Amino acid sequence: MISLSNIVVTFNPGTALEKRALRGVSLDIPEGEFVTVIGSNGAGKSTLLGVLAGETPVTSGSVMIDGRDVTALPVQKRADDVARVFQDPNVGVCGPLSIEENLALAMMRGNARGLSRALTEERRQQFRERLKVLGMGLEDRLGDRIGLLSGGQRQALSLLMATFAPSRILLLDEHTAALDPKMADFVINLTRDLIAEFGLTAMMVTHSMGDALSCGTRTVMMHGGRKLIDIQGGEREGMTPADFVALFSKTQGDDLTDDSLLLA
Ligand SMILES: Nc1ncnc2c1ncn2[C@@H]1O[C@H](COP(=O)(O)OP(=O)(O)OP(=O)(O)O)[C@@H](O)[C@H]1O
Repeated sequence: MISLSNIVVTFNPGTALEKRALRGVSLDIPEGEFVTVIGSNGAGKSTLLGVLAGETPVTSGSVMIDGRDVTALPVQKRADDVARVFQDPNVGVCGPLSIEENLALAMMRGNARGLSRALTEERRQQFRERLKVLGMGLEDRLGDRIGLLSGGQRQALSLLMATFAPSRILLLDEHTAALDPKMADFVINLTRDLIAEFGLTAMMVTHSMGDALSCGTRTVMMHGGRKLIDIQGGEREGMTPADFVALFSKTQGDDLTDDSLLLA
């Protein structure tokens, strides 16, 4: 269970650049829940993920994971709890290394010492089996440098690597935004499959209202640093983007004018 209590994040406090990115956000996410997060530019979505990952320090409030207070734990110390996939396909993988070296590194939780020894034939066979699931032919390219792969292949690999980590929480920050529509669909489906297969607790930020409503078990809408909408179960089932826009207008008393959300 993840519990965010009354999270406030103020960047550059006390300066002319002061920005209150989160204004008291509380959210309880039971184990195995897959939350999609939507909202306009600057709504606080990435900041929320940063707080969960330990990258963004909170100004006030607390973050609990499975009953442990991790509010003060920095990103490296939360790596056992939290895996992340970013928008940029280059961030989750190490470009100069090969596919098998990247996979081994993920298995060794980023500790490169003993990397070559870790690449046993048994391990390679394991990697081939896992890669086969992607249906991209990467199982026959273990020695290829990551630099030779497409953006979609890198994201698929990043997702797979996230499942090697001991973490049970997966954070996805617009991880399909830089991909072409066909590859984005592929990666979204892979995301669904891996989260289900490994029973992960997940939070996925997206600008696609369609993906936000069709993926996962719950949808949260951030607006102006606050959690404006939080729907799940029967209320969410069968909801279309048009229904969601109507819910926004009812809740906010205003029309949704963000084109990027309406068109996605
Ligand atoms: N490190 C930072 N320093 C100062 N301001 C920041 C910082 N990070 C984010 N902000 C500001 O905080 C607000 C929330 O940003 P955040 O990135 O969380 O929004 P978002 O909902 O993810 O937006 P987008 O969809 O555009 O990525 C924005 O006004 C942003 O400019």
